[in-house]
Amino acid sequence: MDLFLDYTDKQIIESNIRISGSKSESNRLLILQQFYPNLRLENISDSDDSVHLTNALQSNKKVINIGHAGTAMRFLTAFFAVSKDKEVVLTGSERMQNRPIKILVDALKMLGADIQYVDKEGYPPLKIKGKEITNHKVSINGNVSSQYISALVLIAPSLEYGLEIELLEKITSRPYLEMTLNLLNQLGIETSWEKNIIKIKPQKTILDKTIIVESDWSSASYFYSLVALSEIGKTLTLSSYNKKSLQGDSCLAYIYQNFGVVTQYQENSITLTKVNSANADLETLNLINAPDIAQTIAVTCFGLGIPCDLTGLHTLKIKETDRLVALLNELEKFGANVEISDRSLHLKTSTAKMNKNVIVKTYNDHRMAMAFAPLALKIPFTIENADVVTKSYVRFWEDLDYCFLK
Ligand SMILES: O=C(O)C1=C[C@@H](OP(=O)(O)O)[C@@H](O)[C@H](O)C1
Ligand SMILES: C=C(OP(=O)(O)O)C(=O)O
Repeated sequence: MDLFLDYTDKQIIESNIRISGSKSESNRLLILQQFYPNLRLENISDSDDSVHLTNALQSNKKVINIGHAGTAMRFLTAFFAVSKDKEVVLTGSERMQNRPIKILVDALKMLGADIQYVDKEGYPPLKIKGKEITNHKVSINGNVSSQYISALVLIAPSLEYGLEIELLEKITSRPYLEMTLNLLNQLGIETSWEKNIIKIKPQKTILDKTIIVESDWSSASYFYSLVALSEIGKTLTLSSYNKKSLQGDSCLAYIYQNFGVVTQYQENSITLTKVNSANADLETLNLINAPDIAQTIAVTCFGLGIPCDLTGLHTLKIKETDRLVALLNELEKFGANVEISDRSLHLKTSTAKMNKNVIVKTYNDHRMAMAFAPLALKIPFTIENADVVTKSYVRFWEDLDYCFLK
């Protein structure tokens, strides 16, 4: 479905948007629930990725396809490796078959797991024969994807002797790893992280526990952008969010102050208000801890006509698409002046008018569609394959429309 967007003669009205639960928290908790069935979950994500994971966990099929869902691929690789008497081929979309997984597979093999590559060495599909794992020490490179480490952490308390993980290199996307450890702690599982060593104690059962998943902060980013591109005084409320979040992308509240947006925290919601114009002298933003909001920020800056220098982006090349190249291609269509390296994006100010009749390609990447959408406040354009958004945010287009409804 291609979608023509034009909000140039519209204004956002004060509305309250309820966003579904965090995809990252949900996918961790769904795995943990397999080990601890008395864990109850509320506000779980209804994203395609979480549905893929739920279906995979309930499946008796020999071949399990998790589509584009990166965390599902990584977490299930570890989960099936310790699922005794189970043998599966775990695969995904064509893109997933080109997203590297060797670092995780090597670590699991170091622990004694039985995993083979079906086609290309280092990439899904994987043939996994579940078995009991008793080794309890492993080292892993942390600078390619934190998801590999989270995958090990999630199975760790189910292992007889727990797990000691030595982290090599600089950790990328660190808040996601902290989130994983924090969720274990909420279940009463003991963990420690000192210098480059993570330790997780074994634990067979937990006390009855209900966790209410906070709504997804990466999804909130598109509304931050919408408010940033609106007139002063415009406001939107999003729920359910907390000031103390497990999600690293909650740094949006801080970052978007640069774009004139202030965040007020209520008990269960946040209100975003455009209070002043953007800071045109934005310093370099290092997004190594929050890679998923890079696209949103780049498009916001372009819409505001301010330059930006985004760094710490080396993981963007192995996400749903090469997001750096995708951003360059699509921003340039509007007339932006963009430079990328393999880890950064530099947007130069352009006072030139934005080009009309652009068709934004989405490259099977939900965040390309959602990051560009708020730009329709400035210029009409078309988004190709707009339904890609369901990977993380099923109701995105309805919720966006709702912001303009009278
Ligand atoms: O653990 C998680 O839930 C995630 C970790 C991040 O990936 P990397 O660690 O690969 O950067 C992030 O980009 C992804 O959307 C979700
Ligand atoms: C990178 C993402 O997801 P994943 O790696 O889980 O596919 C994302 O949602 O932006």
